[in-house]
Amino acid sequence: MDNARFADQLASGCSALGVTVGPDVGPQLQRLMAELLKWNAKVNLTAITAPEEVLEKHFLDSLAVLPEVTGATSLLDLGAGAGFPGLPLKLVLPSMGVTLVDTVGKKVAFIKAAAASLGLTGVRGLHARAEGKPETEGIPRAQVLIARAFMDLPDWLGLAPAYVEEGGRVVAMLGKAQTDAELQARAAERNLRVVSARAYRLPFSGAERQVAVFAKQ
Ligand SMILES: C[S@@+](CC[C@H](N)C(=O)[O-])C[C@H]1O[C@@H](n2cnc3c(N)ncnc32)[C@H](O)[C@@H]1O
Repeated sequence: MDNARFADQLASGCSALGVTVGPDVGPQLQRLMAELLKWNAKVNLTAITAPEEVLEKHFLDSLAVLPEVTGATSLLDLGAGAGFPGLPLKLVLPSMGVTLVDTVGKKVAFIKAAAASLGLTGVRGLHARAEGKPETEGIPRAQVLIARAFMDLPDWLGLAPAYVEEGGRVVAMLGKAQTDAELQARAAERNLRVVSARAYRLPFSGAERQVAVFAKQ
C-alpha cells in the first residue's frame, strides 16, 4: 500500500469511527506495519498480513477504543500479541505509560523492537503469564486495563480486577457483542459494574465489534 493510500484509508477509517489522530500517527503506523510484516515473514506473530487488513483489523480496531482510554495515565494490555491494541493507542496518547504482556516470547520481542524502532518511551513489553497474581508475576497494575481477543468475558472479568489500580477501569474489546443484560450479569458475578458499552463496526469490512467498560462496585 503506498503512502497516499495508507493516509487516505487511515483518515477515512478514523472519520468513520469518530476518532481523531495527529499528523505524526500515520507515518508511525506505516512504520509499525513495515516492522510487523518484516517480522511476520520470519516468525508467526499474526494471521492478518494483507496491509489493508492490518490497517483495518489491527490499527483501526485498536484506535476505535480511544474514547474509552483517553485520559488514562497508565494502560496495561494483557495478552497483547503483536501489540494490539496497546501500541496504536500509545502512538495517539504518547504521554500514557503502556505495559504490554504476553506469554509468547517472540511476540514480546517484537513489541520491544517495534517500540524501539518507533522511538517510543514509556512502553514496556513484558514476557509473563497473567493468572491473577500481579505481584508474583511482576505485572504492574494500571489505571486502565485492556484486552482484545484474550479470554472469554467471564474468565477475563475474574482475572482483571487484580490488575487495576483503585478507581481504575477494565476495558474489554469483544468480537461477539453481548446484550446489556448479559454484560450486567457478567459484571455482577464478579462484583463489578458496567460503566459503558458501545457497539461499533470496522469501517471497511463492516465487521461488528463491542467495547465494554467495567469498574469495581
Ligand atoms: C488471540 S491473541 C490476541 C492478541 C492481541 N490482543 C490482538 O488482539 O491482536 C491472545 C494472546 O494472548 C496471549 N495469552 C494467552 N493467555 C495469556 C496469559 N494468561 N497471560 C498473558 N498472555 C496470554 C497469547 O499468547 C496470545 O498472544
